[in-house]
Amino acid sequence: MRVLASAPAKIILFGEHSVVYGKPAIAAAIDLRTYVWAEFNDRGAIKIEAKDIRVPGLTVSFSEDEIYFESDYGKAAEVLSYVRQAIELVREEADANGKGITVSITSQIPVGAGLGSSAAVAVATIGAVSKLLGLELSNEEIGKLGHKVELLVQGASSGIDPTVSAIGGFIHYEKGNFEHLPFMELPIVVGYTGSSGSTKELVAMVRRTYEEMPEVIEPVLIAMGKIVEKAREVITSDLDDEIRFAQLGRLMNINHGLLDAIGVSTKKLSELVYAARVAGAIGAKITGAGGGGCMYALAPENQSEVATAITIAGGTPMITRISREGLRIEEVLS
Ligand SMILES: Nc1ncnc2c1ncn2[C@@H]1O[C@H](COP(=O)(O)OP(=O)(O)OP(=O)(O)O)[C@@H](O)[C@H]1O
Ligand SMILES: C[C@@](O)(CCO)CC(=O)[O-]
Ligand SMILES: [Mg+2]
Repeated sequence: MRVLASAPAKIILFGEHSVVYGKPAIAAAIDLRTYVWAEFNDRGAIKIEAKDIRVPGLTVSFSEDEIYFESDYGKAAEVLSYVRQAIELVREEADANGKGITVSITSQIPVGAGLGSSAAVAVATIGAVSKLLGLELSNEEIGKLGHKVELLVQGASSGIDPTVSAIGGFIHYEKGNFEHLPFMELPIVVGYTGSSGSTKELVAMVRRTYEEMPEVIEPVLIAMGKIVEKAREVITSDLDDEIRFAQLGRLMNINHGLLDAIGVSTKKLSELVYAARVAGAIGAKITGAGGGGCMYALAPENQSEVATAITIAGGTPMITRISREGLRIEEVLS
């Protein structure tokens, strides 16, 4: 038996980082996906084929007619830890410890770019392996297991990324609970800096600053939570789109300033944010953990001008759509 599952990327519209401290956040699944095939092997081992992952520490030696590869095994194992933990957790859940499982991954989601590649790979792996082992899990339960995987690998995670990847759509999330917001097409442009940031390291960096000076950082986190509540009010209001977008844009700009204040922006991210605003975006901010990765801009009237401005500033623009669907079982072959 072989099973193919897929799970989407996400953008965080408001509230990254503060959500780790129990404040609310708003996120949406987007139409880039990670695909995972799962099947049994008879070696009793976990085998992972990750075709899109570059392993650090690879040495290649060329001699007369041979090529030798050496890799840093520690780092390779670490890079694949989301997938490994996902498989181990499902095997445990199904009482199938020691069962040989091979997974093969292909992904459309840039890695370490703030678009939830870690959550998508964990959720798609849990989806495929649980189906293979005959476990009946709802997408919501799979999102919760995805949260466990992120906690095990990162040490800290709010759970918003695996939740939105598993259930899809547009959500408001707070302390493990989510609520779907009314579906709306968002006229946004995502701008990718081309560099990556590690969520585990960025979350740990914010934690260190918080512990050093809680009296300074706590009010910033509270303000981020207030931005989310205001944004939810605006999104669910019956105001005209023009007024709604103008208010959301202002809230995005404030949220970006606060993310910069806690140290998760980079020169390049802020350059893309300002380039988008100068080109007419009504709001622009980092999305995801930062430290590289992506920003997004709200541009109801001029998406293509904003995309061009992001390119000129050295970024890669992506025009994405919200994905209503989260985790999907694509194929089951007997
Ligand atoms: N296609 C993939 N195959 C295997 N592992 C992957 C894949 N995509 C992502 N990962 C794992 O996820 C890690 C990146 O996760 P990280 O949380 O740091 O960034 P992100 O999820 O892309 O962004 P964010 O968490 O800010 O949304 C990679 O180092 C790797 O361990
Ligand atoms: C930085 C963070 O808030 C979002 C990463 O997409 C981490 C988390 O919520 O687990
Ligand atoms: Mg992640």
